[in-house]
Amino acid sequence: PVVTDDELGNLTQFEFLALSSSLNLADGHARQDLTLGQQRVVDDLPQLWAQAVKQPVDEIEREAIGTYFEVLGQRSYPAAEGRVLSCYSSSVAMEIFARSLATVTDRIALVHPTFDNIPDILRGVGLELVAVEEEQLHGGDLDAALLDSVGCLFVTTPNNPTGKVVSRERLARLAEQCARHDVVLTLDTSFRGFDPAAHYDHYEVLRDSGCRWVVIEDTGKLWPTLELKVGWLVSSEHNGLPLGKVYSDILLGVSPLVLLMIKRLAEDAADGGLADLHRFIATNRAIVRDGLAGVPGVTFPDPLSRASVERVHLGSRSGLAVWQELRQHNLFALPCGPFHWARPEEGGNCLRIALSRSATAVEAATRLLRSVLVAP
Ligand SMILES: N=C(N)NC[C@@H](O)CC(=O)C(=O)O
Repeated sequence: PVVTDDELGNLTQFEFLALSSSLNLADGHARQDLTLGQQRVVDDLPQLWAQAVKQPVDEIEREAIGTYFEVLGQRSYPAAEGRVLSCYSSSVAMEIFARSLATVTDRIALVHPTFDNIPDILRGVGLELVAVEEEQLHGGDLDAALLDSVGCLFVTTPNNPTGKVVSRERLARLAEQCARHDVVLTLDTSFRGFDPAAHYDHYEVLRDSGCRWVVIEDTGKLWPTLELKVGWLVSSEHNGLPLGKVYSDILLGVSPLVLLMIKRLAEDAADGGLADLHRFIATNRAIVRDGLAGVPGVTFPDPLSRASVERVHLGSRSGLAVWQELRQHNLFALPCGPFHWARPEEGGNCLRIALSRSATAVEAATRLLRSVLVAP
């Protein structure tokens, strides 16, 4: 799945190209060094393995879910049987959701821009997409005619790549509108861990709204676990979607070892690790912003973002052309065109820089990017 120079690939194909490079600042996966607390979890993997062999998997799953959801403020998550389905990744969870949704509707409203594997997965099951601009989503009530024309409203929050978070009040209002129009409200909360503004109890708001809802949670972006992760597919009761059936078509369950590792990492996060991570990302964001200060035309469109990625607006320069130049130096960022899945040209002058990398990698990448941007 390599992107040839003249063929625009999807974002993940751009990310594939970066996977083995020394300066990979393309994907939003965590690739920084383990902290001391995280290293202790890795050192304990042999014991976790022995525990995973002995302890009943439903117990392990319940404990991992409880610890992870609590540390991110989601106290009212549904603990009843079948309401939280553990998947190999959030994209697997999304595929199960999409296949389920396509059995009951053929149209879905989706936030624009957002990471392009979401529209790609939704189109892949035959759904027609209606773009809801981020400004619209955060601005006020959605148009009743729009909500009457779709079976679902899909929102990424915090959004990727903007970091924009749906507030508690906004979520309550969106959920109320979805309840009134009998539209499923679906949230992709993959970046939730990075932004305390996304730690209010979403499940309490969703439960109290009376709407049908689905949430996709992702442990994969928080900690540098070499792709060992879980995507959780969470849903309201009586949501009318065959999630359990489609889940059983795709998998039986995830590794109890991975669940135990996630539980231990979530405990470390609760014990100061999450605050440390926030400081680490903020430091890397400052390295990028300070390192590019004063470069003509360069701005940062998401001043309030806390996500582990940073969008850089390049003025009149083409993001793809700068991406190509950086690639000559074995540095990989992400061109933002494909995030604008309905109108790619709108993202044509932006690059996205991953921040879940070592500070030295972010410094080196920023220096290189600056030299490319100021070169005559
Ligand atoms: N299934 C896919 N395509 N995974 C890539 C995705 O995790 C990367 C991502 O979300 C980001 O770079 O922001």
